[in-house]
This record gives sequence, structure tokens and C-alpha cells, in this order.
Amino acid sequence: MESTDEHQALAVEELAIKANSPPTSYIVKDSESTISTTLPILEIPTIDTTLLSSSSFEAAGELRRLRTALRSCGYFQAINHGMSASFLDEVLEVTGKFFKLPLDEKRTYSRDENGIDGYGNDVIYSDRQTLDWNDRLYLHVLPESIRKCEKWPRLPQNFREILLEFTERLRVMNEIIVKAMEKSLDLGENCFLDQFGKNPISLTRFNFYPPCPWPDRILAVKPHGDASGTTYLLQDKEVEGLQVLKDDHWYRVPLTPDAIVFNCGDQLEIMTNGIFKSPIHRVVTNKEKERRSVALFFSPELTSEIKPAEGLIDDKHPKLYKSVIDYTRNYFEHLQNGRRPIDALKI
Ligand SMILES: O=C(O)CCC(=O)C(=O)O
Ligand SMILES: [Fe+2]
Repeated sequence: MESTDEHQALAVEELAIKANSPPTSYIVKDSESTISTTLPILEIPTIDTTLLSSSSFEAAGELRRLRTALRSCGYFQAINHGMSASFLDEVLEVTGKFFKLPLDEKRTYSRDENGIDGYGNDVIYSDRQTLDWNDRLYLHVLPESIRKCEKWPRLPQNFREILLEFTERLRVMNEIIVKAMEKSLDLGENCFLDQFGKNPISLTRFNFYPPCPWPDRILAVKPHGDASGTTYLLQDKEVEGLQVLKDDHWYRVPLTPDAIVFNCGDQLEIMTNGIFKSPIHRVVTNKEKERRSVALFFSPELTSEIKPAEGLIDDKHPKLYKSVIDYTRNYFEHLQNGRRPIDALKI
């Protein structure tokens, strides 16, 4: 178990069993991050989703809290989102069941060389890359025309049904939240929604993090800002791991039973001319326990031009980002080469 190539061909779940020393390609370089699991907890506000779209007196206060949260750290926890606790349990349960299938079965859904959808781990762009201690399944769900149905697990049997339901619930919630963002910044209706286009893209990432014997040297997901417009995360109920960089310090994101963790992605940072932050976050590993999470990313349709909203730009607030079409195209390559993809668009 010494050669780098050999490690790269393995699923992380296999490495977790076979490696008897930390695999070189997974060890975090000193310059990248100092890993600690004993950090302060990030106080992220709780936002009532239903209240955001109501016309009640309290709605204005909720919109202000939303704006404050997204300006300061780009995160909040959404409650009152209409999904029952038992449904969210099912989402985590089908995720766990999929990753517990035999490796050979999971590999029938392996990602194609140039594709995104399917089962696998980090795509290798260079031999200096640091790999993540994470097996994952990526599936596009919306628009229907871009689904790669052959990568959708047939087991567990209710997997597809749960994925469709979860996506539909979050699609509706995303519209409420994006509209609330427009309102909170006093922008015209649909100013951001129009940039998402008629057929926004939804991409789901099912994450499985096996226990890692070297949590102080290996990260489960290295620091990144999401490529999306908006991200909705269902965290494991018992095992923490997500950390966020705020004012140059790392904080732990608390577990949020029955809540959905929201964060802005890079494309929303661009649309808001940097007012809302796409937070840098990472995931640490756990020595004893495995962890699951499900992230759902909404992005503008591929032909849509993403740009800072006109209403946010004036003499005092110049445009900070160039316009871009298909932001996600070069995202992974930049990221895996240690660059922050959004920096390439800064004016
Ligand atoms: O597993 C988590 O808590 C977060 C995962 C994440 O950041 C991602 O999938 O982009
Ligand atoms: Fe992320």
C-alpha cells in the first residue's frame, strides 16, 4: 500500500480498511489547512422558511435576519420547510443503504471518465492534488433532460422516489428563498430568479465519509466554496464534521436535526456583487464513526448569463465580478489545482 496510483484506484471505504499508514496523496499539505476538531461552534441563525414568504408583520424581521446571515457568513439553518422529520430520516437512510451495497454493485454506477454523474471520488487533474476522504454519488435531477438515468441506483428500492421527492421539495423552497433574498436587498422581483432561468439545474451529492485513522492529517472535503447558486445540506444526525471559515477562523457547524443547512454558492456571490458570501467550508474526518450527508445544489441553466444585479451597482459600489456563462465548466479543475474558482472572475 505505498504507491500513489494504487491508492487513487481505490474507494475510500477500501482505503479505510486496507491502508496501514496515511496514504500520501490524501495527506493535507502544511500550507493548505491546520486541522482541528475542537473549534468554537459557529452561531448560525435559524430562519423560518414559511415566514419568509408570508405577508405578516414578522416577515420583515425574518428577511432582515436572512440578509444579515448571508452578508456575514453565507449560512443559515432553515426550519419550517415543510419536510417532516421522518422524511428527512428516509433521505439519510437511503443514502446509508446505497453506500452499504457491495462495492461491485456500487461500481455499476461509476462515474464515466468525462462525466459528473455517478459513484466515485475525486477526479485527478494533477499529481500534486490532495485527495478527499470521501466516497460520493452525484446525480443531476433537474432539468429532466440532463438526467443520467443509468447512474440512478436501483437499490434501495425507494431511492429514486425519495430523490425525486427531496428535489421537488427543495425546488419549491429554493424559489421562496431566492425571492426572499431579492426582497431583502430591495431588488426587483425575479432579479435573481431570472438569472437561474426557466430550467435551473439541480445536482445532488450523496456523501459517505468512512472513519479515518488519521483525522489530524487528512480532510474529508478540502476547503471550497460551492459552485452552485444555492446549496441545501442535510447533515448526518449524529456525526459532526462540517466547518466554516469566517473572518479567517474555522468554526464547527452544529448538527441540525430536522433543519436544512443553507449556504450561498459562488454564483449567488456573483449575482449579489459580493454582498452575500459564498462561504469557504471543509469537512473533517472522524476516527471512529462514519458520516453521511446529502447536498443539493441549484445552479442557473447553462446558457444563462450570470452577473451582478444592476440594482446593486452604483458609483460607490462598482461591479466586482465579470459576467459568466456556465460557471461550473472550469470549476473543478481550478479547485483541484488549489485555486479559488471565483477569483478568476474578480475585476
Ligand atoms: O458533508 C458536508 O457536511 C458538506 C459537504 C460539502 O461541502 C459538499 O458536498 O459540497
Ligand atoms: Fe460544499
